[in-house]
Amino acid sequence: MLTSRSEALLAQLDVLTEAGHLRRLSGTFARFIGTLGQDTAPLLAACVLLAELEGRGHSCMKLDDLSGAVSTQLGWQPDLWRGLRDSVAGWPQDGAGWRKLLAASEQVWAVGDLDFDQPLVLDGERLYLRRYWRDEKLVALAVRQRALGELLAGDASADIAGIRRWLDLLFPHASRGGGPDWQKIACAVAVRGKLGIITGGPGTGKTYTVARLLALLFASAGNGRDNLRVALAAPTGKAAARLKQSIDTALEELDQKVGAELPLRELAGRMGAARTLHSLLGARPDTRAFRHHAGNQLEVDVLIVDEASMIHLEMMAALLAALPPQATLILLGDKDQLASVEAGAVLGDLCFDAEAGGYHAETLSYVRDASGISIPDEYAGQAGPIAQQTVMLRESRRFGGPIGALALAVNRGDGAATVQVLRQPSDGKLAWTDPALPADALQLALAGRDGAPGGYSRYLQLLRAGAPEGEGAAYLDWVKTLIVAFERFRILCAVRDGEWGVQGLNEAIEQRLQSAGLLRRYGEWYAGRPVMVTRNDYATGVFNGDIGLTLPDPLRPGAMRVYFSDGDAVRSVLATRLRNVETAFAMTVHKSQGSEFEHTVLVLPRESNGTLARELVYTGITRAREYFTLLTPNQQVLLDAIAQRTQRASGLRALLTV
Ligand SMILES: Nc1ncnc2c1ncn2[C@@H]1O[C@H](COP(=O)(O)OP(=O)(O)OP(=O)(O)O)[C@@H](O)[C@H]1O
Repeated sequence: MLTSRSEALLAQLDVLTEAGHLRRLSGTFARFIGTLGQDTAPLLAACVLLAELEGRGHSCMKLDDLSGAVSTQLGWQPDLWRGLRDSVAGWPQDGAGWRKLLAASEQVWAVGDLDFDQPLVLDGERLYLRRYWRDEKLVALAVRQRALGELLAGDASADIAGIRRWLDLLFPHASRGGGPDWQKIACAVAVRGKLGIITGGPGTGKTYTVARLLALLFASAGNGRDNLRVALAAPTGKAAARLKQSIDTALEELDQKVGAELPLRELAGRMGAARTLHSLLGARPDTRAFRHHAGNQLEVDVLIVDEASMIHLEMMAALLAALPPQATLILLGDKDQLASVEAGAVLGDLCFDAEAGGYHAETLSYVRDASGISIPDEYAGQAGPIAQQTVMLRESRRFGGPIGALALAVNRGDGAATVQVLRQPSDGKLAWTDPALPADALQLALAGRDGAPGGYSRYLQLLRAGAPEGEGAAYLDWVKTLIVAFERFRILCAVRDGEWGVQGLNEAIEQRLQSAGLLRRYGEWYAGRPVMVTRNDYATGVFNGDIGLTLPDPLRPGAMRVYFSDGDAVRSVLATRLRNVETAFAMTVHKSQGSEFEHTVLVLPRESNGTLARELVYTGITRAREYFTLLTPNQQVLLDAIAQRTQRASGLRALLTV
């Protein structure tokens, strides 16, 4: 039964929902909790805030944050927060007060008390929705077991000398900068146990390293190498295709060096395609449960997962449960990128000590024996078991120059240095328009800019030139050329709404391209319309984040198909069968993770908000392969974003360090 005070609070939450400050789901959840047992208005307030934070990527809520930090996490103005607080009689003064109140609620399980499967869990100073509490525990336990498991260093029969010989062969040159060769160290560390985490910015050689790690794993498997089952995966189809392509190239090159001793090409040939995590785990329509789980584990000996920063807590828990204990898990990713869209910041939590190292004496001694490298003293320390299996690559091969300098300045949170890099001459690699107008974005879309010409006109001109005669291979080759040309340029937005958001810009770009005669829009599905899938659709085989181009169906005059690149191939779906898509001339930085474009344009909005932070700007910049353009209608928004770090409430880090 809801009390009248609770009813009044729920009515107020409805008003906040209508005004766009809360998701409808958050209020519904609070109402549901209220109907389960005796309720109090503070309990319902805690529930609505917990649910709202979950929607913004937090896996829990710290009770101390209910004194005000939650307001910042939600990006609320102070008066909004005060309004809610003042309307809830009995709002506890501090974290201890909240703990007492929540522990006494029938709907909350205080860990250590009798468990009645209550929907909320109170663990120390954190309040959870039960499934996130369970997932955090599962992830922490699984990665700790893997990191602490049978480590080669403690195994007297381990062939450390063999590892050393192979590592010297695979990494014959000293590192360029004169410091330790972190790539070689990463291989030594990863082969030591059942977990290896390799983090680093773009172009630091994560794929280069993992190709060598694969060779080392094949070599170390001795007679079992022919049966070693290796799987490659990534959170999105695009990232999976990129991983496979980079690994194939790296292995081919390596084969020329070590092929005589190790039939690398043949071994790699058995790896098969890289898959999305959904496909690897066996996602099924209409259920969150996967075909592979603890009771039906994956048949794999080595699993390499790229773009691990995009993996959310629930997915990581599912992956770890489905992975047999004897399999080796290698996670690759950039810890400084945006965390997953869904709740959790798993890679960030796992890599908390990566920068400092924090290596124990045993790790240092093992690395010395296995690789011949003495890790400098400054990286020695007493970090937890995960840190012992984690290596950060620190030198970028591809990402030097002005764009690299810009990414570094942003990552350091140094606003002055960021502005300085943006203002320096850069041979056209970098451009900054401030204050920018929406027309600047439209001009970039139409023709690019000095030093980086093209924009979307490249693929649109190919489109206008028309397809070759026929419907077979020649048509598909033309489609591939178009997709490649389209993928060279992209506009990334920080927000969805308004004239600087995805929706407003997409509409404006379509109009601009049409008035320039580059597009002919007729109805929803016009030739050249780029679309992004916004929901997994098993019936048509397209997944959230897939990007395709709409083009005429060569077999059915008048019909349109959407063509998606699929590794070296293309696949297509009849346009009218696609339900959840949006135009993709402009897309969010979040959705761009795992992709790179020759010329990337990042557009910031006019107003700061709670979600604009350093990681978003860094992720946007690092999507650029050759050219980067920044548009800021208000410079202060850039500086505010750089000064702010995304802090996701999570108990995982604490669980990993004990
Ligand atoms: N030790 C090395 N010696 C020579 N070339 C290297 C070395 N390490 C990396 N490279 C080259 O640098 C480039 C970037 O490496 P790689 O693609 O492996 O980086 P990455 O960290 O996986 O990048 P991304 O984050 O974009 O996926 C590649 O061309 C690679 O061949």
